[in-house]
Amino acid sequence: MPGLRSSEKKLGQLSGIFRDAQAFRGMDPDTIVYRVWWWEPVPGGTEGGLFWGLTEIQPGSVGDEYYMTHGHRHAVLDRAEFYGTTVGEGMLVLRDESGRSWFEAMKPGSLHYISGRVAHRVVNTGDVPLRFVACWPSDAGHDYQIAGGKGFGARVLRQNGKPSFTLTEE
Ligand SMILES: O=P(O)(O)OC[C@H]1O[C@](O)(CO)[C@@H](O)[C@@H]1O
Ligand SMILES: [Fe+2]
Repeated sequence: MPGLRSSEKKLGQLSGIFRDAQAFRGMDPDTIVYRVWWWEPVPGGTEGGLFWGLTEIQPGSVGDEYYMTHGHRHAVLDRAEFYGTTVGEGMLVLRDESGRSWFEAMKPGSLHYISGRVAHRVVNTGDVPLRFVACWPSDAGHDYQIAGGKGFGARVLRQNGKPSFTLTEE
């Protein structure tokens, strides 16, 4: 089908987003953390179109921090997005422009509306691959500055064997 795409994100491409740099250095940079399959039925940047995709995040952690997506907000700031979880357990970590950070629990059947201007990242807190579908405007684009720069102001860490959403000073 024209416009079908896929990509895989390996640990080596996620340097700087996990807090435990020492644990990160001890891991194989070729380890796949997540894959995305998506359809661009119209060219990127087209106003009024939609993209549709499936993301699968592997279970795992760097030190005590669960595997997660890089995270972004949209380059065209007011563009929103839907997520829907199909398999697994996780947390959708969100951060608005005022610096407020919060999360929504992801589990099979959970639906999530991400408003424009809100940065978003998904964390797999379970023992199996976390899968979710996403639908976003074809002109939204990606701005990765938030994760590489100031961060999300929050981290999801394993504490006493359970996921804990922890606000940080980042
Ligand atoms: O772009 P990132 O932060 O690696 O996250 C990937 C996610 O972003 C999207 O491309 C759109 O939000 C999803 O398809 C995918 O789940
Ligand atoms: Fe997005």
